[in-house]
Amino acid sequence: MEPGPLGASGPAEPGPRVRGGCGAAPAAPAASLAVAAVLPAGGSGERMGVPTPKQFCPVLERPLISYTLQALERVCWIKDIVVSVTRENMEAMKGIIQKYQHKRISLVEAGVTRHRSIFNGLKALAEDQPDSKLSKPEVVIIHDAVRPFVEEDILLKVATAAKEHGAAGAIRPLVSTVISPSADGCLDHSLERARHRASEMPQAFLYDVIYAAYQQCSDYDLEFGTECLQLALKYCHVKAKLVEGSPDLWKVTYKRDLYAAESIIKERISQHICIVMDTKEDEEHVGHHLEEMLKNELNHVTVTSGPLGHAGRDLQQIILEQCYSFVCVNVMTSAFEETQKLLNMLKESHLSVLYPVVVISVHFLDYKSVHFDHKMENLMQIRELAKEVKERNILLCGLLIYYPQDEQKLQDSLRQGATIIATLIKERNSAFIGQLLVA
Ligand SMILES: Nc1ccn([C@@H]2O[C@H](COP(=O)(O)OP(=O)(O)OP(=O)(O)O)[C@@H](O)[C@H]2O)c(=O)n1
Ligand SMILES: O=C(CO)[C@H](O)[C@H](O)COP(=O)(O)O
Repeated sequence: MEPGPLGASGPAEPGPRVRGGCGAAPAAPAASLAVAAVLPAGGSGERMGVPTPKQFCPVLERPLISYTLQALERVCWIKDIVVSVTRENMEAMKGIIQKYQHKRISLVEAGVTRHRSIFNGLKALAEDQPDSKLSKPEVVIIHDAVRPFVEEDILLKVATAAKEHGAAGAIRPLVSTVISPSADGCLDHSLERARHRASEMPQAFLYDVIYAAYQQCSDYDLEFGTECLQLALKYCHVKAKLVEGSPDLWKVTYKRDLYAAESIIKERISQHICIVMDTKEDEEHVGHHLEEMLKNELNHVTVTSGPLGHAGRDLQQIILEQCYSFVCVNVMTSAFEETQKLLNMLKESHLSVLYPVVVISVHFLDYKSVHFDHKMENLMQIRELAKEVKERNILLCGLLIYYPQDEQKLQDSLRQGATIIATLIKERNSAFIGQLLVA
């Protein structure tokens, strides 16, 4: 069967990004260079050992492939992204594109091997495709759907090198030495590790080079080959330029890789915290003491603070800059007015479409002025509030900090509170949704 593009494409409105917008970091290649990408996503993920193909496995409740698409679509000079998906997963893939608002995506049917899936993607970009909205690119980037952390700078490096050399690919130093066993299971010889490299993705090619290579290659290549750069060398005599890649380019293969991917994402989205206070800036404000302690807990984390509406910089701006962690410090009021206002703004912003947003509503318990039972009665509303916003991927939990008159005891409570806040932000554990923790 000649697979054609099946024509799914995301809505125009872009979702939030972890870093930068389209083309925010490195300069785009010459405007005249037409670049497209092909993502093979038709594997079954046998080595992962779970029934769901790994590209559809959830990471922070979002399928892994959505992170890879996000990484590619934020690069505005990549005009089209063709994804090869098996027929049985086609509807699921369309659902992912719709739900996470991915753009510039076309779907083609995958083949039974990775090389065949890539070839199907390349065919969809060929000149002679009837009714196709795709056009033949000068350079095509090939990237595995299960390598979610590809950055714009490496995409730019391989695309630029492909334009000059015909082919280019990312490499990494070998972690282990490669050895060759003999038929009897003994060591035949070992390779000198320093002279070899691991071939990773992304790779890029002049479209005409890689398409010609796939057209000429043998069934054996299509069945057992694992290296596109090798096809370009063998069939088109093009020697690929090798480009040093980052450690995060590794391919999600085993179950533990999903945990590693989740940790990396959690770390990235916890780098900026916004503290919203319910009073104007005041050095003696208990919220500021809490902020100082939080900064001690979370090294290298940017903390922005201020009252809602004019939080030093406008909260809308902080949301636009993709801050996914909010601490709402309520000193003046005993209930959730301020937290509710913040939640409303977050709901309107659609910030939580791609990543879970953590909101910690902080309250203080001063036995002298408020009765414990009364305070608790008010605060138990958090359960209902949390339930409502959970549907929007906002993880709300509460923290009640004991506010004694004794200065030393107050410092201890604040320190404990800061530790709890830091843990909730770093872990993003949904078990704490709607819980009221006490420091
Ligand atoms: N017939 C296939 C086989 C693989 N792939 C894709 O090629 C990429 C890299 O392949 P690999 O890690 O080997 O994926 P799987 O084949 O799914 O994994 P396994 O070998 O463990 O079964 C993945 O995005 C995978 O979905 C594909 O598009 N079509
Ligand atoms: O790294 C790569 C290219 O060099 C490929 O991702 C890798 O070769 C895919 O192979 P497999 O499907 O056997 O895991």
